[in-house]
Amino acid sequence: FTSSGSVYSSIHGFSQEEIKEKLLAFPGGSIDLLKQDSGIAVLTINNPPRMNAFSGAMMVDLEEKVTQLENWTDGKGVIVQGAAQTFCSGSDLNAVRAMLPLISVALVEGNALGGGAELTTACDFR
Ligand SMILES: C[C@@H](C(=O)O)C(=O)SCCNC(=O)CCNC(=O)[C@H](O)C(C)(C)COP(=O)(O)OP(=O)(O)OC[C@H]1O[C@@H](n2cnc3c(N)ncnc32)[C@H](O)[C@@H]1OP(=O)(O)O
Repeated sequence: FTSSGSVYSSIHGFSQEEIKEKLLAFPGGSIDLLKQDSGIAVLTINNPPRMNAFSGAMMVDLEEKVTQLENWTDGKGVIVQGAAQTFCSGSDLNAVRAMLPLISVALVEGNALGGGAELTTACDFR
């Protein structure tokens, strides 16, 4: 997190705006947010032609929708779902191939629990 509270850090010296610009070079799909009167929101990962893979534009969209949810004072909960009977196939592999500065491998010996498990999933290979 940066001092402004953004999820975008200045990775590789890029500013938040530069990272957004790079992500927006990979369009397609959307993240749809429906805030219901009940206080329950529904967030839909919507990119059926690619099995709801996350394009760069969808990552930017997700950050905006999460900010909206954080500021929703009447909100109680959020359901995350995928459109068209599939949940999500991860990052759009076309964008991953184009943006990856290097390949990361989690060499997991012994336990990888909680945040440790999440760290392994943040790597390209385990
Ligand atoms: C962040 C990073 C990480 O690992 O940490 C990631 O998330 S890397 C991404 C990790 N995700 C993956 O490796 C999933 C790769 N996809 C698959 O294994 C498969 O597509 C399934 C999701 C199991 C669905 O198989 P199924 O035979 O039902 O359909 P299909 O393979 O014909 O897929 C339908 C269309 O969606 C596209 N498609 C599916 N997953 C995609 C993805 N992640 N990125 C870009 N396009 C994708 C296919 O290329 C195909 O496009 P066309 O119709 O044009 O041929």
